[in-house]
Amino acid sequence: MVRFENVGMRYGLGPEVLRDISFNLLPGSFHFLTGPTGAGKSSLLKLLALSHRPSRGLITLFNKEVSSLARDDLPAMRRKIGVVYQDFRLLDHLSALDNVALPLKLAGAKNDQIYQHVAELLEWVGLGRQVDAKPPTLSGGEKQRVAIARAVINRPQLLIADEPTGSMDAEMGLRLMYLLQELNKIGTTVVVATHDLELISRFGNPVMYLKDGLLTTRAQDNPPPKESKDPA
Ligand SMILES: Nc1ncnc2c1ncn2[C@@H]1O[C@H](COP(=O)(O)OP(=O)(O)OP(=O)(O)O)[C@@H](O)[C@H]1O
Repeated sequence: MVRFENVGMRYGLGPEVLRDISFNLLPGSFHFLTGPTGAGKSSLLKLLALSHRPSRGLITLFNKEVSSLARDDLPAMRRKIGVVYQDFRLLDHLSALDNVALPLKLAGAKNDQIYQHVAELLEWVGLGRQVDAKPPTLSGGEKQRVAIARAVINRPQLLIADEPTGSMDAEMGLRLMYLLQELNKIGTTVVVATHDLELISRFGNPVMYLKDGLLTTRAQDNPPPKESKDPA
Protein backbone atom coordinates (compact mmCIF):
# COMPACT_ATOMS: atom_id res chain seq x y z
CA MET A 1 0.00 0.00 0.00
CA VAL A 2 2.71 2.49 1.08
CA ARG A 3 6.45 2.03 0.87
CA PHE A 4 9.10 4.63 1.74
CA GLU A 5 12.72 3.81 0.93
CA ASN A 6 15.43 6.14 2.29
CA VAL A 7 13.23 9.16 1.78
CA GLY A 8 14.44 12.67 2.51
CA MET A 9 12.48 15.91 2.33
CA ARG A 10 13.36 19.60 2.51
CA TYR A 11 11.47 22.85 2.09
CA GLY A 12 13.00 24.89 -0.72
CA LEU A 13 16.74 25.16 -0.21
CA GLY A 14 16.49 24.57 3.55
CA PRO A 15 17.96 21.64 5.46
CA GLU A 16 16.37 18.20 5.28
CA VAL A 17 13.47 18.01 7.74
CA LEU A 18 13.07 14.27 7.03
CA ARG A 19 16.08 11.99 6.61
CA ASP A 20 16.37 8.40 5.52
CA ILE A 21 12.77 7.47 6.20
CA SER A 22 11.98 3.84 5.38
CA PHE A 23 8.80 1.94 6.22
CA ASN A 24 6.06 -0.22 4.80
CA LEU A 25 2.34 0.08 5.49
CA LEU A 26 0.20 -2.92 4.67
CA PRO A 27 -3.27 -2.47 3.14
CA GLY A 28 -5.91 -2.20 5.86
CA SER A 29 -3.41 -1.30 8.59
CA PHE A 30 -3.86 1.50 11.16
CA HIS A 31 -0.76 3.36 12.35
CA PHE A 32 -0.08 6.21 14.70
CA LEU A 33 2.68 8.68 13.90
CA THR A 34 4.11 10.51 16.88
CA GLY A 35 7.16 12.41 18.10
CA PRO A 36 8.14 15.79 19.54
CA THR A 37 6.99 19.06 18.03
CA GLY A 38 8.96 19.90 14.90
CA ALA A 39 10.05 16.27 14.42
CA GLY A 40 8.55 16.16 10.92
CA LYS A 41 5.15 14.47 11.37
CA SER A 42 3.16 16.94 9.26
CA SER A 43 5.93 16.90 6.66
CA LEU A 44 5.73 13.12 6.42
CA LEU A 45 1.95 13.37 6.03
CA LYS A 46 2.46 15.89 3.21
CA LEU A 47 4.54 13.30 1.37
CA LEU A 48 1.84 10.67 1.96
CA ALA A 49 -0.85 13.07 0.72
CA LEU A 50 1.20 13.80 -2.43
CA SER A 51 1.19 17.50 -1.65
CA HIS A 52 4.98 17.62 -1.45
CA ARG A 53 7.71 15.71 -3.28
CA PRO A 54 10.64 14.00 -1.57
CA SER A 55 14.12 15.43 -2.12
CA ARG A 56 15.51 11.89 -2.32
CA GLY A 57 14.53 8.26 -1.95
CA LEU A 58 11.57 6.33 -3.31
CA ILE A 59 7.91 6.48 -2.35
CA THR A 60 5.57 3.81 -3.67
CA LEU A 61 1.83 4.36 -3.22
CA PHE A 62 -0.79 1.91 -4.49
CA ASN A 63 1.97 -0.01 -6.28
CA LYS A 64 3.17 3.02 -8.24
CA GLU A 65 6.44 4.81 -7.70
CA VAL A 66 5.39 8.41 -7.10
CA SER A 67 8.30 10.25 -8.74
CA SER A 68 7.68 8.38 -11.98
CA LEU A 69 4.08 9.61 -12.18
CA ALA A 70 3.21 12.22 -14.77
CA ARG A 71 1.68 15.41 -13.35
CA ASP A 72 -1.61 14.45 -15.04
CA ASP A 73 -1.71 11.18 -13.06
CA LEU A 74 -1.57 12.90 -9.67
CA PRO A 75 -5.26 13.95 -9.34
CA ALA A 76 -6.48 10.36 -9.83
CA MET A 77 -3.96 9.15 -7.28
CA ARG A 78 -4.96 11.89 -4.82
CA ARG A 79 -8.61 10.85 -5.11
CA LYS A 80 -7.65 7.56 -3.46
CA ILE A 81 -6.36 9.50 -0.43
CA GLY A 82 -8.50 11.25 2.20
CA VAL A 83 -6.81 13.93 4.28
CA VAL A 84 -8.01 15.41 7.58
CA TYR A 85 -6.01 18.58 8.14
CA GLN A 86 -5.10 19.87 11.59
CA ASP A 87 -6.90 23.16 10.81
CA PHE A 88 -9.88 21.43 9.07
CA ARG A 89 -9.65 23.55 5.85
CA LEU A 90 -13.41 23.72 5.42
CA LEU A 91 -14.98 26.30 3.11
CA ASP A 92 -16.79 28.75 5.39
CA HIS A 93 -19.32 29.89 2.80
CA LEU A 94 -20.57 26.35 2.13
CA SER A 95 -22.86 24.29 4.35
CA ALA A 96 -21.59 21.12 6.03
CA LEU A 97 -23.47 19.19 3.33
CA ASP A 98 -21.79 21.09 0.48
CA ASN A 99 -18.34 20.88 2.08
CA VAL A 100 -18.63 17.10 2.26
CA ALA A 101 -20.17 16.88 -1.23
CA LEU A 102 -17.28 18.78 -2.80
CA PRO A 103 -14.94 15.85 -3.52
CA LEU A 104 -17.79 13.96 -5.18
CA LYS A 105 -18.69 16.99 -7.31
CA LEU A 106 -15.06 17.44 -8.32
CA ALA A 107 -14.98 13.76 -9.30
CA GLY A 108 -17.97 14.43 -11.61
CA ALA A 109 -20.80 12.74 -9.68
CA LYS A 110 -24.33 13.96 -10.36
CA ASN A 111 -26.22 15.98 -7.74
CA ASP A 112 -29.01 13.43 -7.27
CA GLN A 113 -26.44 10.72 -6.53
CA ILE A 114 -24.49 12.94 -4.16
CA TYR A 115 -26.80 14.41 -1.57
CA GLN A 116 -28.46 11.34 -0.13
CA HIS A 117 -25.07 9.72 0.28
CA VAL A 118 -23.58 12.84 1.93
CA ALA A 119 -26.57 13.28 4.28
CA GLU A 120 -26.27 9.63 5.35
CA LEU A 121 -22.58 10.06 6.11
CA LEU A 122 -23.19 13.24 8.13
CA GLU A 123 -25.87 11.36 10.06
CA TRP A 124 -23.33 8.59 10.66
CA VAL A 125 -20.83 11.04 12.15
CA GLY A 126 -23.56 12.47 14.38
CA LEU A 127 -24.23 15.66 12.42
CA GLY A 128 -27.63 14.80 10.96
CA ARG A 129 -29.12 18.00 12.37
CA GLN A 130 -26.31 20.26 11.21
CA VAL A 131 -26.28 19.46 7.48
CA ASP A 132 -27.21 23.05 6.57
CA ALA A 133 -24.91 24.72 9.10
CA LYS A 134 -21.89 26.63 7.84
CA PRO A 135 -18.50 26.00 9.48
CA PRO A 136 -18.31 29.29 11.44
CA THR A 137 -21.41 28.22 13.39
CA LEU A 138 -20.04 24.76 14.26
CA SER A 139 -17.96 23.78 17.28
CA GLY A 140 -14.38 22.57 16.83
CA GLY A 141 -15.40 18.95 17.26
CA GLU A 142 -18.26 19.35 14.79
CA LYS A 143 -15.96 20.94 12.22
CA GLN A 144 -13.55 18.09 12.72
CA ARG A 145 -16.29 15.57 11.97
CA VAL A 146 -17.28 17.49 8.82
CA ALA A 147 -13.61 17.38 7.81
CA ILE A 148 -13.53 13.63 8.40
CA ALA A 149 -16.75 13.08 6.48
CA ARG A 150 -15.26 15.05 3.58
CA ALA A 151 -12.06 13.01 3.76
CA VAL A 152 -13.90 9.68 3.57
CA ILE A 153 -16.80 10.49 1.22
CA ASN A 154 -14.87 9.17 -1.80
CA ARG A 155 -14.11 5.94 0.07
CA PRO A 156 -10.35 6.58 0.07
CA GLN A 157 -7.98 3.67 0.17
CA LEU A 158 -5.71 5.69 2.45
CA LEU A 159 -6.87 8.09 5.18
CA ILE A 160 -4.35 10.52 6.69
CA ALA A 161 -5.27 12.57 9.75
CA ASP A 162 -3.04 15.26 11.30
CA GLU A 163 -3.77 15.72 15.03
CA PRO A 164 -7.44 14.91 14.50
CA THR A 165 -8.21 15.05 18.21
CA GLY A 166 -6.09 18.12 18.92
CA SER A 167 -8.92 20.61 19.26
CA MET A 168 -11.46 18.55 21.15
CA ASP A 169 -12.06 17.16 24.60
CA ALA A 170 -11.05 13.61 25.52
CA GLU A 171 -14.54 12.18 25.07
CA MET A 172 -14.97 13.62 21.58
CA GLY A 173 -11.42 12.54 20.73
CA LEU A 174 -12.29 8.97 21.64
CA ARG A 175 -15.51 9.05 19.63
CA LEU A 176 -13.51 10.27 16.67
CA MET A 177 -10.98 7.50 17.06
CA TYR A 178 -13.77 4.91 17.15
CA LEU A 179 -15.04 6.41 13.94
CA LEU A 180 -11.63 6.04 12.29
CA GLN A 181 -11.45 2.50 13.64
CA GLU A 182 -14.79 1.68 11.98
CA LEU A 183 -13.48 2.98 8.67
CA ASN A 184 -10.36 0.93 9.09
CA LYS A 185 -12.46 -2.19 9.67
CA ILE A 186 -14.08 -1.74 6.28
CA GLY A 187 -10.69 -1.65 4.61
CA THR A 188 -9.31 1.88 4.69
CA THR A 189 -5.62 2.13 5.60
CA VAL A 190 -5.28 4.82 8.28
CA VAL A 191 -2.37 6.96 9.48
CA VAL A 192 -3.01 9.31 12.43
CA ALA A 193 -0.40 11.84 13.61
CA THR A 194 -0.82 12.71 17.27
CA HIS A 195 1.01 13.91 20.37
CA ASP A 196 -1.50 12.12 22.55
CA LEU A 197 0.40 9.19 24.09
CA GLU A 198 -2.61 8.19 26.16
CA LEU A 199 -4.69 7.81 23.01
CA ILE A 200 -1.91 5.75 21.44
CA SER A 201 -1.62 3.36 24.36
CA ARG A 202 -5.41 3.05 24.67
CA PHE A 203 -5.78 1.94 21.04
CA GLY A 204 -2.59 -0.08 20.82
CA ASN A 205 -2.08 0.34 17.07
CA PRO A 206 1.44 0.18 15.65
CA VAL A 207 3.43 3.37 16.17
CA MET A 208 5.93 5.22 14.02
CA TYR A 209 8.07 7.51 16.16
CA LEU A 210 9.79 10.48 14.54
CA LYS A 211 12.58 12.47 16.14
CA ASP A 212 14.68 15.17 14.43
CA GLY A 213 13.48 14.00 11.02
CA LEU A 214 14.42 10.37 11.64
CA LEU A 215 12.07 7.46 12.12
CA THR A 216 13.33 5.75 15.23
CA THR A 217 10.72 3.00 15.38
CA ARG A 218 9.64 1.36 12.19
CA ALA A 219 5.98 0.62 11.63
CA GLN A 220 6.49 -3.11 11.62
CA ASP A 221 8.38 -3.06 14.94
CA ASN A 222 5.21 -2.08 16.65
CA PRO A 223 5.63 -1.22 20.37
CA PRO A 224 3.37 1.59 21.60
CA PRO A 225 5.62 4.00 23.54
CA LYS A 226 5.20 4.07 27.31
CA GLU A 227 7.79 6.73 27.87
CA SER A 228 5.83 9.67 29.26
CA LYS A 229 7.53 10.65 32.49
CA ASP A 230 5.20 13.58 33.13
CA PRO A 231 3.24 13.10 36.34
CA ALA A 232 0.16 14.47 34.51
N1 LIG B 1 6.41 25.28 4.98
C1 LIG B 1 7.58 25.11 5.62
N2 LIG B 1 8.69 25.77 5.20
C2 LIG B 1 9.89 25.59 5.83
N3 LIG B 1 10.07 24.79 6.89
C3 LIG B 1 9.00 24.12 7.36
C4 LIG B 1 7.69 24.25 6.75
N4 LIG B 1 6.82 23.46 7.42
C5 LIG B 1 7.54 22.89 8.40
N5 LIG B 1 8.83 23.27 8.36
C6 LIG B 1 9.92 22.82 9.25
O1 LIG B 1 10.02 21.41 9.13
C7 LIG B 1 10.32 20.81 10.38
C8 LIG B 1 9.26 19.74 10.67
O2 LIG B 1 7.99 20.39 10.81
P1 LIG B 1 6.64 19.57 10.89
O3 LIG B 1 5.53 20.57 10.86
O4 LIG B 1 6.65 18.49 9.88
O5 LIG B 1 6.79 18.95 12.35
P2 LIG B 1 5.69 18.25 13.28
O6 LIG B 1 6.35 17.05 13.86
O7 LIG B 1 4.44 18.05 12.50
O8 LIG B 1 5.49 19.36 14.38
P3 LIG B 1 4.19 19.65 15.32
O9 LIG B 1 4.07 18.47 16.22
O10 LIG B 1 4.59 20.89 16.05
O11 LIG B 1 3.01 19.85 14.40
C9 LIG B 1 10.34 21.94 11.42
O12 LIG B 1 11.68 22.28 11.64
C10 LIG B 1 9.60 23.07 10.72
O13 LIG B 1 10.09 24.31 11.15
